[in-house]
Amino acid sequence: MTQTSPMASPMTPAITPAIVSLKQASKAYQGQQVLSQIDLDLAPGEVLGLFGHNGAGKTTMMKLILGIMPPSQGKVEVFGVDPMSKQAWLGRRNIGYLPENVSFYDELTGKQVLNYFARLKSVDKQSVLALLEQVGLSHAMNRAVKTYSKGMKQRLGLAQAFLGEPKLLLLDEPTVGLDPIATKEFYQSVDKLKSDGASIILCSHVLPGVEQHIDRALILGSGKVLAIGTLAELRQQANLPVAIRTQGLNGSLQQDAALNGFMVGADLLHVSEAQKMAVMRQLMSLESLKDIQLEPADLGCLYQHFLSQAADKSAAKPHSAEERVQP
Ligand SMILES: Nc1ncnc2c1ncn2[C@@H]1O[C@H](COP(=O)(O)OP(=O)(O)OP(=O)(O)O)[C@@H](O)[C@H]1O
Repeated sequence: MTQTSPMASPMTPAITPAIVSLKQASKAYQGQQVLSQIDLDLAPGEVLGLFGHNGAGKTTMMKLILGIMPPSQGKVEVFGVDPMSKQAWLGRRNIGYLPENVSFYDELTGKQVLNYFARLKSVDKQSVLALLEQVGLSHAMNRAVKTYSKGMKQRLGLAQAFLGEPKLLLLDEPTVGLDPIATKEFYQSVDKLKSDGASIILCSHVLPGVEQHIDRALILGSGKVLAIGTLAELRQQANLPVAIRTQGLNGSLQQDAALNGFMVGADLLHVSEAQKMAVMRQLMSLESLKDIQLEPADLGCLYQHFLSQAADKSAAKPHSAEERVQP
């Protein structure tokens, strides 16, 4: 007879506590609201892309999670505790942070800088050399940081954030200054950290290339969550058209009464998700069709959509009495 552990019944799936939890978290600076009622649960091993225009509140959100400052309202928990509490001190070793603008002691060498951070984080010095290798800085590790290029400083910043195999990584504009190869290597490191169980919040203005490395995207606009979800969920919410590119039809699309209403170019159609399959079947029935490519809305299009939707809503709102007064 098989025995079922009382701890792991198949009927009661284990509830994994969130690594980061924000509940109705808001932040104001000198009375000016910059984050409003943010709700977020970040699961272990989850990679969240945090996107928003300049001043949307991304760095502020990271500062709340790091425990640099408290929310004005609402609650923030990291590893189950308030990140500003004494209990959170030890947990900080499990957090890696890459600030938006990295700056180091210029007179120290890259290796000395990392050794210094390794001591602060009580991380074994052995891992310093491996990390320098991982970010491609071994050849320059004995040179003063003041001789490093912008991209090299950014790589050193990443090595610093990766120290001690953190369980939570907050990366603010991690690919700024990186060349295409270093960017690719950076995303490989993200994938590896994720597969080792780390949770990551990755904030970026460079949208192409990010989508295959994130589980969910959070789009912030003027301190508010405009959208959050997997790309599939965001596509469903946005209901943007899917682009279908065809080859070989040589003008026959125009003559097809069922298809020509979807045409936006000679070999290009835009269809809604709901119509996609019917249009595809119709296209496949055309003998001259040589090739077909389906392009769903990418992260850039989704970002634009949610931002302009928010702008339209705000333009449609009646203005307050103060705003209506003409000088
Ligand atoms: N210490 C501060 N005092 C007053 N206002 C601040 C302070 N820090 C940030 N702000 C304001 O809060 C808002 C959000 O800033 P934040 O740095 O979080 O934006 P961001 O989304 O990270 O922007 P960016 O993409 O430009 O880095 C901005 O309007 C900014 O001017």
